[in-house]
Amino acid sequence: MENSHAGEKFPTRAKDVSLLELRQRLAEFACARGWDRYHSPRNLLLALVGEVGELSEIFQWKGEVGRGLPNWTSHDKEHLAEELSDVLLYLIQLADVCDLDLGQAALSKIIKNAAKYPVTVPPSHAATD
Ligand SMILES: Nc1ccn([C@H]2C[C@H](O)[C@@H](COP(=O)(O)OP(=O)(O)OP(=O)(O)O)O2)c(=O)n1
Repeated sequence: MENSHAGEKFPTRAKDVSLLELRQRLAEFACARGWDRYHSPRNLLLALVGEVGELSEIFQWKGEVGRGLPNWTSHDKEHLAEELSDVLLYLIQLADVCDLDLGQAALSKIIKNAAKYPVTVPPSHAATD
């Protein structure tokens, strides 16, 4: 089943969305509008930071927010999803124009993080013999 959004066809619920698909769609979007010439690394970084600011505004002055966002309306959650998406989409484009494979880089970083912060057994779980 599909629905229409801004004249385009999107699956109602994608099974999985790859970084590659997002990167390709974003490149097509920018190219079709002649915007790729403005999508320099610096411009995309500034756009990304601007969207992080918009994301921050959602949480501003709210106090601590519980996991799962209890008491948030569906409108609030939809707004949050849009701002998170803007951040992701600019981040993907920034990595693209820097010729970086963001997925591979993130996987490598996770492995590096695990080596830097090894799992330690809490004293209460250690062998007692
Ligand atoms: N040169 C551009 C302009 C926009 N976008 C895309 C990436 C973002 O997902 C979204 C950003 O669009 P807006 O600048 O209109 O920002 P908002 O969607 O946040 O709108 P507003 O600032 O009015 O809340 O569009 C893009 O890729 N390249």
